[in-house]
Amino acid sequence: MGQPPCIVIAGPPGSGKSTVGPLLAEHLGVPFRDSDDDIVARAGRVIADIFAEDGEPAFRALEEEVIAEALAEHHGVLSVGGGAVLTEGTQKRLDGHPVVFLNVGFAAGVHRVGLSTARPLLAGVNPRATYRALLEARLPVYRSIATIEVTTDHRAPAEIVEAIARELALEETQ
Ligand SMILES: Nc1ncnc2c1ncn2[C@@H]1O[C@H](COP(=O)(O)OP(=O)(O)O)[C@@H](O)[C@H]1O
Ligand SMILES: O=C(O)C1=C[C@@H](OP(=O)(O)O)[C@@H](O)[C@H](O)C1
Ligand SMILES: [Mg+2]
Repeated sequence: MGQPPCIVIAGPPGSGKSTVGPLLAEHLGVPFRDSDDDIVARAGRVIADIFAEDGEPAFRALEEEVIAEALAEHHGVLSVGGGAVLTEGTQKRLDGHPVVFLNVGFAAGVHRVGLSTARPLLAGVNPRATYRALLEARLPVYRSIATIEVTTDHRAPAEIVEAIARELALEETQ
């Protein structure tokens, strides 16, 4: 039997991908990776600097590259950045992988992303309006690539892990 496919965690900023991903990996006893960490390690710069110095298209190209590599060689849980699943190349590569969409509503999401400048897309003049537009525009994309959708509002990370593990087990029996 071959190695199990990498389990991908997708969803908007603030949905908890980088928080829930490592906990899910621990629960399943498999390794964890985060595409944003891989990008930072490869570029030797934080994400805000890559956006500011090279622009978003360069960031997206690097993102697609590190995700392609992870999907090919990583047999565990992979959390990806919120915008990672927007490119056609990554969407195609996700085929055959369990993809978990962590959903979050506007109020909880805005609260979680806070006023941090670590997410350059939300560092503009009206981050709340930008966040609302981002949720609306991306919702159909997340739904189209996901095999599992889990609501995260009013749920602690440990409960979300339980919910994902249950859905993954169900998926395996289908
Ligand atoms: N289920 C949750 N309930 C409350 N706060 C959460 C939850 N999941 C994540 N957080 C918090 O929200 C913030 C963003 O989480 P993070 O994992 O970085 O999200 P993402 O990687 O999806 O952008 C962090 O401060 C994290 O501690
Ligand atoms: O939504 C996006 O386009 C982005 C989300 C961020 O990751 P998180 O979703 O983990 O915050 C990070 O990849 C970058 O700032 C761009
Ligand atoms: Mg993250």
